[in-house]
Amino acid sequence: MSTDESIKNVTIKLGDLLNDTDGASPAAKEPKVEKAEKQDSKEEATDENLINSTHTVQVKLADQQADPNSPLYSIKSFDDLGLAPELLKGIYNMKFNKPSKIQERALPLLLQNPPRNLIGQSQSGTGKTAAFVLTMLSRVDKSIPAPQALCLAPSRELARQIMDVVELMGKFSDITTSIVVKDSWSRDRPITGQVVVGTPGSVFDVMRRKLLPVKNIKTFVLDEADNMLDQGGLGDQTFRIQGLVPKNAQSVLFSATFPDHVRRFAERFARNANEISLKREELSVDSIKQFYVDCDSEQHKYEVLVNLYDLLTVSQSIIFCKQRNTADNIATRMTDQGHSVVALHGQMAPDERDKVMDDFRRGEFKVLITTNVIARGIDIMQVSLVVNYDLPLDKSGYPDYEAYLHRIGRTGRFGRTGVSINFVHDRESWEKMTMIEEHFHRNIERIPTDNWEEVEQKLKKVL
Ligand SMILES: Nc1ncnc2c1ncn2[C@@H]1O[C@H](COP(=O)(O)OP(=O)(O)OP(=O)(O)O)[C@@H](O)[C@H]1O
Repeated sequence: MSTDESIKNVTIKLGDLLNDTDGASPAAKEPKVEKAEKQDSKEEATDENLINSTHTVQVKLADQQADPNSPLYSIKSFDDLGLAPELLKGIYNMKFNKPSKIQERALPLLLQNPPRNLIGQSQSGTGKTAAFVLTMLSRVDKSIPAPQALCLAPSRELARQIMDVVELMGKFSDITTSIVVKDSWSRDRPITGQVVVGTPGSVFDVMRRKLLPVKNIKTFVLDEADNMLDQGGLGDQTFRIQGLVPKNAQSVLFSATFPDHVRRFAERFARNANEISLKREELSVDSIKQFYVDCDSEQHKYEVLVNLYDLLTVSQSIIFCKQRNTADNIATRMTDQGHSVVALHGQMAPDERDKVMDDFRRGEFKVLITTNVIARGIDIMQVSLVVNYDLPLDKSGYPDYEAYLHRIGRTGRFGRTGVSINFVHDRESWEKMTMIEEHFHRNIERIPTDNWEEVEQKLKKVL
């Protein structure tokens, strides 16, 4: 038998994942909010708003998890997925009631014995993390006090976030963990955690120095796998790490995107893998409403941005720029104008990055201005708006479709509604945006810059 024949043992096309939002207009929920606004006491109104909106989110989520067309749909419960009781306790403690489609489909494939590799794809914010974290935790032999599961992620922010999920889900499992990112380890201290999460550069470094014993590693996960296998630097390091991990370790690759040229690497990396894949037109999440604003010039973009923020009362938002100094620049100007913003990019010191991220997660700032460094994986439920101040482009100047999808995917997570706004300012940027529209078969609706009342109405309706 040729190896090609055996490659795709199980290929599940999630062909029915398109999320139909037509029937569930968020505007239908508006009267509840209006009622709350009429309360005499502002404090009471805020409380009621909060209760209403939490309730609305729960009802909406339950509806979506019962809708076969939603990526969050599942017929099973977590109890049916063969997980250990202490992991179920961890899951329910996190208030997860039902698995999403990717969790329901991937977990049985991931937990089968003998273990098989998996390449898993599902839209942003649909719960891929829990699928691979539960796999890592399930496969740890507690009697061996050494690394047994290794997960790599492209940024320190994402590695830290995954570690938080490992710790929450493993809360009742008595499993040890180690994070391996820049400045988190020292030359005289071996890495002993049974589950290790890190970034490729640091993990390769500790392996090279023989600080991370590899012989017991049996689960090897790449989150944002297409990114980890594609980018020159990350790709090289990831392949080198694979060369040091035992050959029979189970390779698990997850991402919302697997462009064709990377899928080939993925299939080489995870041989004979089960595959769960999506078609291109299924990739974008319909609960993220996509808009664009037509600006007159690069300078005008800043004015429009400030107008937008003067007008909008969104819970939290992320602004993506192409360059670090644009991010810093906008952050300084907006701060001077009284907005609650903070910048984050790769030129900052590791502890500074951690602080910014932690502060933003706690809600101490409303706006995070950043570059592609945190375009992927970052999960903050309160983020309801993403602004592409500069459209994401690849090295040749073409739209970076994957980066676009990951960026807008920082909102609209797990059934929430979100808005993305793209800034275009000349013919070229307009053409690139049109290419993005065509690529994903999704309409990006124009919002005017000369009628802010109309903008307010439009956005209010969605948010
Ligand atoms: N079964 C579930 N029930 C309720 N909430 C869930 C469930 N699974 C995951 N979540 C929540 O959904 C959010 C999104 O999950 P996660 O970050 O794993 O998405 P993702 O698919 O990895 O997205 P991305 O492609 O952007 O990395 C998280 O806040 C997570 O806690």
